[in-house]
This record gives sequence, structure tokens and C-alpha cells, in this order.
Amino acid sequence: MKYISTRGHAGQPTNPEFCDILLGGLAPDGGLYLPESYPCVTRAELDAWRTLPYAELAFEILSKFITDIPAADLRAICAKTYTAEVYCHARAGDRAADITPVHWLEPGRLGLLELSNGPTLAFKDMAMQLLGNLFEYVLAKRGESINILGATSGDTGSAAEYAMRGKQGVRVFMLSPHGKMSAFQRAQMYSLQDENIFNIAVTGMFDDAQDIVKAVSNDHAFKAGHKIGAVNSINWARVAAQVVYYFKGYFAATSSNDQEVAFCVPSGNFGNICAGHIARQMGLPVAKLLLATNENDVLDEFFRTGVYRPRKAAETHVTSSPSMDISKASNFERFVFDLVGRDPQKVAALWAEVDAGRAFDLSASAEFARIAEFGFLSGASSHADRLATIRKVFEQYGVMIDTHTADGVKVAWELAGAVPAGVPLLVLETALPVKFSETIVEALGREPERPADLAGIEALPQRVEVMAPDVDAIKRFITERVRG
Ligand SMILES: Cc1ncc(COP(=O)(O)O)c(C=O)c1O
Ligand SMILES: N[C@@H](CCOP(=O)(O)O)C(=O)O
Repeated sequence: MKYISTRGHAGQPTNPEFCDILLGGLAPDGGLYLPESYPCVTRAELDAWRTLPYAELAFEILSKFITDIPAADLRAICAKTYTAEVYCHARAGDRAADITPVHWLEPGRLGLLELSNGPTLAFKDMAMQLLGNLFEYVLAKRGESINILGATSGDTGSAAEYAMRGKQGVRVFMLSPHGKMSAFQRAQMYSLQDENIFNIAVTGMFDDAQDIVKAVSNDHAFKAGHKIGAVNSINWARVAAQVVYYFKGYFAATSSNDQEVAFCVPSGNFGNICAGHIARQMGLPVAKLLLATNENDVLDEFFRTGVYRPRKAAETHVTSSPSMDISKASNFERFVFDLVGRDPQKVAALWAEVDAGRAFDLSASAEFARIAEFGFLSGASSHADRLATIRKVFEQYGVMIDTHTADGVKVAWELAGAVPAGVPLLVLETALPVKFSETIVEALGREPERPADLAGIEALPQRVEVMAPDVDAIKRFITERVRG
């Protein structure tokens, strides 16, 4: 499988393969990597995959995207990654082996696809654990090392650090928005004392941190000289790994491949739902993809109006679903590439506007007129909605959900009428409630359950550098740590 850039210049070698882009992260023209074409899944394959355990399903799907790792090695990497021991926080402990079990709220109609049973209690672990093992494998084969520069609004950071801590040849520099994450999220990241982990809290929003990651990656000399890699969903490997659970969820919610499923996805950087879009393009029978935002509703606005208007930091709200406090969604570029007929010149022109801090308007375009073909619908949620949804789900079903999943359930209820009758609707559970206990207490007047392995982490000593969102200062910080 060869990869191309959304902006047309995929770099050297021309149209690289998976292992190159795994280490490369962002394409050299500032665009994002995508496969030359999406692999199609046949009906026979769907039939054969229906009962596969998660690790084997992951191997089958990933081997369509990863053709430069021998099959036996990729199978072993998947088997090592997707185990009940790693994804041990399932609601029903005896279902941990399913890795992403469905918890039905209304059997056959409305369910939660549990994606947050990994070590850091958010869906990021689903891909990040795989990335850790892939990096280790490829770096050892090539005798290379990597310095990962990432941006987090709260969950990518801890998932990456847990996946990479202590790994040979890997350092992680993680930028987070100072003072904007929950106490639990801060403790998860900043309490790690591993020598290869560096936490930097930038005095800005997530978007400022993500802009720094892109600016550093676009300095080609610095990137090459310091072996800079990416773990955000700008790295295609993250998105590819996330495609797998859409298939797993589909099989769990249906009894035959003649049926369809709809998914509702709490969204910020558009990585999770982008994987759902790709699963649908591959031929998974997905009736609808419902996108849910919080008060930072830039994506909802686009799907309703055709206008994409990234907000400035001052217009970005600090909310009680903080991991979705994002106003410039990086993976949205991958979707727009498909929407405009995979025309890199059009994408480059649109993102020249975005990079200059401006909006773009596709509302009158022929492309936006075809948007319904992609199956997207959208909605937004507020703090009051979140509290009401957490309460209602707890009272009606006895299930405690986190604030981001609550945004998803709120929008799922709102848009359920647009899902064809008889089609099950799965809301992706993107984090566990303990990560956001402040809001859970506000909604329910009680503390969420806490897994024993994460007891008392807020009391541990923390290690973090507070810095201005200054690209040159961050580069200097990295250079000093890399030189030692
Ligand atoms: C808990 C949680 N829910 C939802 C999201 C949104 O996912 P995405 O950025 O892939 O759209 C994030 C972060 O990205 C998250 O951490
Ligand atoms: N919500 C994310 C933001 C980064 O998203 P990513 O999927 O692009 O890594 C976070 O929790 O950090």
C-alpha cells in the first residue's frame, strides 16, 4: 500500500509505504497521509471476520494498510497489543477479552461501544498501544530512534506516555494546555517519572499546542536533525488502528452482514469519526455517522452550513468535556480531501486559508451538495445538556458515563429520528467517568468508581515544565534534552 499527501507532495521516496509514514507523521508539504485508495472489503471477508477475536480482526484490517511488515510479524504485534490484560477496565470484567464490548442501554437499539478499557481509560489507548509496539518494531529493524512531539487536550498525552514509557529509542515531548485539563488527566501525565517522558504545559489552548507540533514538523531541517515523529492522529497509523473498532462494533450490534449500524462519535480533532468515515468507504454497512461536539462547535457548524470557521484561542471555550476543546480539527483535512474528489490542489488552497487564520465556505459548491452521500449528521451539546444526560443515563439505565460520552448520547437522542428504523445506534464511549469526576459529582452528587491501579494518583509528585506557546523555545527545549 502506497501513501499520498492530502496536499499533493508526499515526499521521498515518492508515495512512501506504511513504515516510512509511521515515522514521518506529517507529510513534508504540511498535508496528511492517506492511502492511495481505500481498500474495499468484500462480503466474503465480512462473513469470515464476523466472529474473529479483536487481535485477529485488527490483523486482517491493518494488513490491508500495512504491506511492508511481514504478515507473521504484524500478526504477532496485534496479538501482543490487544489482550484482556491491557484492556482490563471493562464494565463487566468477564467481557474484557472482547476488548471493545457493547454495553446496551436499550437492547438492539442504543448501545455504548466501550473504547476506554485500556490503561489510561480513554479511547486513545486503542490505537496508541499499537503505535508503541509498531514504533518499537520498526525502530529496532532500522536501528533508529525517534523523538515524538505531541499535543494533547488531556487524553492523547497520557495514552502516548503510557504506551511509550521506558521504550528503547523513543522520547516523548508532550504539549498540554496549562490549567485546562481535569485534575485526574494532569496527574496521569505529570506524575510519570520516566526519563524518556517530558511534559510541557503551554500557556494557551490545545490548538496552540497542535500549531506548534505542525510548525516544528514543517521545519524540515529541524525535523530530520532531531528525528521528530508524531503520535497525534495526524499520524495515519492512529487513524488506521481506530478503523478496527468500527468493524468490531458493527459485528457486535448485528447478526448478519445484510444489516446496517449507525455510530455517534464525540468529536474534537475529527480523528475518531474520520476512522468511521474510512470504515464506511471500505464498505462497512454504516447507515449514518452522527458527529457530536461540545460548545466548541466548529465541526457541527460545517456539517450544517458548509462553512468551516476555525476559532481563535480567545473564542475557544474551556468546557467540562475538555478533551474536545478544539477549534481547528486536524483530521478534517482528510475528510475534505475525499469530499472534494481527492483533489490535492483544492485541499492545499482551502488549507492556505485555514493556515492564514481564515474560514472557507463550501456551502454553494457542487461538493457540499453531495455531502449527504457521506452519511454525516451533526449536533452540539452544552454543560447543562451534559449534566442532564449524565443524570438521565444513570437514572434510566444505572450506567455512569463520562462528559464526552454524554455529549455523544445527547446528540444521539436528538438525531435518532434520522437513523433508519431498526438500525442499531452505537455511541462511542470515549473515556471513563473517573477522568472527569468534578463534573460527575456536580451531576450525580457522587464520585465515580476508580480502578485500583489508578488509586491516589493525584497525590503523586508531578514533573512538568510550564512554557509560553513559542515554537523556538520548544525547539530549544527539545534540542537540550536530545543532546543530553
Ligand atoms: C475523551 C475524548 N472524547 C472525544 C475526543 C474527540 O476525538 P477526536 O479528536 O478524535 O475527534 C477526545 C479527543 O480527541 C477525547 O479525548
Ligand atoms: N482530544 C485529544 C486531542 C488530540 O487528538 P488526537 O486524536 O489528534 O491525538 C487529546 O485528548 O489529547
